[in-house]
Amino acid sequence: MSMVMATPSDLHEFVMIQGNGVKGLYEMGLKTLQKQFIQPLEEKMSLENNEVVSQESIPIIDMSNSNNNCEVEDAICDAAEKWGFFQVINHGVPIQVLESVKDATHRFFELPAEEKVKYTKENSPSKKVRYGSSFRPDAEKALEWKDYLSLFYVNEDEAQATWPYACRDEALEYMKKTEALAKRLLNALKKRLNVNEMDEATEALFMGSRRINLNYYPICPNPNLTVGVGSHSDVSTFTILLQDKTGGLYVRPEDRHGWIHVSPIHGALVINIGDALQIMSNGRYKSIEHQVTTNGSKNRISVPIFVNPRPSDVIGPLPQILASGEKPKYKNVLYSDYVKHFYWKPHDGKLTLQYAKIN
Ligand SMILES: O=C(O)CCC(=O)C(=O)O
Ligand SMILES: [Fe+2]
Repeated sequence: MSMVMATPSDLHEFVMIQGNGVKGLYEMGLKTLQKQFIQPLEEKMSLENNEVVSQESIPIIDMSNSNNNCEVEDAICDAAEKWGFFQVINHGVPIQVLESVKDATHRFFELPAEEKVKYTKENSPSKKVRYGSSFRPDAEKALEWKDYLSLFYVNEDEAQATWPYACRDEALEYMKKTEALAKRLLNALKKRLNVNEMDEATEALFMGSRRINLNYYPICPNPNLTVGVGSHSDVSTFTILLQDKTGGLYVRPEDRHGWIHVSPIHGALVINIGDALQIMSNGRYKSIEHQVTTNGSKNRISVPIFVNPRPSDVIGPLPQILASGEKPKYKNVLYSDYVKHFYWKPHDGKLTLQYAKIN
């Protein structure tokens, strides 16, 4: 086997071009990690280096309709301001929908490489459907131990026509059934943005496009040497994330010391603020650094929905906020340029935001 993977280009051929993914490496019975995956000490899990794992937990918000909606909204705003990362329970998305999309994720990644390879950058019938491994394989110092399928949602018909059959209906259903939750979150968050009326144009600016990713993190032979996803903040307005029970997602709110584990809660969804909302809120709500560790004994999946502005939107601090005379901390940027900037470099904490910062 070491013969097969003798050089970086062999590895690239096997993982990316043939579509075996990192999962394919694991299935070959790899006993030690190839050096391409070994993160430099300063990058790799600062968890082990200088920073502690905190015993704290991110807020858990019960969104039951029986609870006072005003209190729920305040709890959402507080969590978004103070933490940027929280979990919601009784959120209205049926558990069956969550279970189905998790099953569908396994089903997709368990397809033979010949099937998955149809969706790589080189082969995919649509730019909006992409199967791959790592994040920026050609630019990273070290590869990430993760396979993904990324689905940009345009409309139902296009999704029906282009998304892989193995997960199409379930991913679409999950996306549809989280829409009301996304609106409810936005309606709560608007309270502290001086946005009184959520008209169609304003709503589209916050959530005019969506992307769903199916993430697969195979068992890793040397989990301490690499990462599933390197530290980054999302470029979304906010992200709705479903994770399985494995664990491994860590977050680091800015004013806190150390990384906090996002403990899996059955039936819960994880919500995190992204860069677009940090920019539009002029820093009131902050996107938060997070990373995913690898696991030596279990596969892990997660299914984030990135709730985004449309690529063609210009985003900047909202006029409603600046009306009070507050100085803008960010420039207006074309959202697609912002996203391009994110993908142009490897994961690097919150550095993408520098692109929009006024110095
Ligand atoms: O797998 C996870 O829990 C998080 C993944 C993530 O951060 C991302 O896809 O942006
Ligand atoms: Fe993320």
